[in-house]
Amino acid sequence: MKKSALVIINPSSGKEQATEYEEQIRETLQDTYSEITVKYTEGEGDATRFAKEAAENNYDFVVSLGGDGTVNETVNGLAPFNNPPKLGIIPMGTVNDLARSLNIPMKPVDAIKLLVSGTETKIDIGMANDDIYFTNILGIGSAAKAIHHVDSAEKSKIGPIAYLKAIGKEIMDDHTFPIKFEMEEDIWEGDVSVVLISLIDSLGGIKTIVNEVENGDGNFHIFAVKHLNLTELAKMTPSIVMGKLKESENVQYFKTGQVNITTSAGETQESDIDGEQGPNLPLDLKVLQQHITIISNKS
Ligand SMILES: Nc1ncnc2c1ncn2[C@@H]1O[C@H](COP(=O)(O)OP(=O)(O)OP(=O)(O)O)[C@@H](O)[C@H]1O
Repeated sequence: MKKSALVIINPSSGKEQATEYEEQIRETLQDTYSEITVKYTEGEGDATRFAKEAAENNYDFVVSLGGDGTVNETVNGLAPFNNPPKLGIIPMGTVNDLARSLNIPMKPVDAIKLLVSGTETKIDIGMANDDIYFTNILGIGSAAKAIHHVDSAEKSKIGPIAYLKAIGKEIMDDHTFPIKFEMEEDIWEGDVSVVLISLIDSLGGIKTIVNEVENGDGNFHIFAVKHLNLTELAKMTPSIVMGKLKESENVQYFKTGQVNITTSAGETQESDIDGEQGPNLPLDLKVLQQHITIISNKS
């Protein structure tokens, strides 16, 4: 049967090697896919548009070459469909959390080989307010806001440390805000400093922080950190290093497939979704369980 693949390339993440990778991808895919289309992004929204067109035209496979931003845009094009094309990732960013969580090689040549030799893994997709999709993490609070203001030149230079540096500034001012989580199983309200809602086990390029997350289990893993100051961070560090963040006394942990999140009237809280600015609270979040099939390196 005739199979078709669309390759989305963000040349700004792939640097000047983008055309070289295009050739390698074409060579790798040509035995399996009789029709291969390659499209280069020029700016925001292109990867979403290209992926959506591929889903509408019943493509079998979409490859996303870029950083987490390009992958997120590609997923936003695929996720509204019931049976979207399979997804392949060639990680080119500084963090590449989704690729890391799926053991996809960080070396582009190896990730390209995996496109035809990898395992099909169904991953959960987060849906915010019915029309925004994410694969990695949603953050709420000033520390989360600091993350999306991390300078991209700094990200390329010092990688995940750039994120830690940004959060470091927030530690000086342990600002808390009221929050309410309404879940099917539970309702919780309290004051928090930062909230991290994770779908995967890799955060800012570090895998240990959230090692209880099993992608595909249909759950958000919510870590509500009550205080983010130097003393609490020092106390939490062993739990962070051992991947036991949820056991810290300073953390309220929930596992749920659906949650409505609000703050008090008069409070404005921004969200950060997969490293980009998301909508302000209130947020209505749902997991689309095992909604997208990714070619991974997981057995
Ligand atoms: N041709 C282009 N030139 C410049 N920028 C582009 C181009 N095509 C897409 N973009 C922009 O690139 C961004 C995504 O970049 P990328 O995939 O490297 O994500 P990222 O979040 O910066 O990754 P990471 O944090 O992992 O480095 C989007 O904001 C998109 O608008």
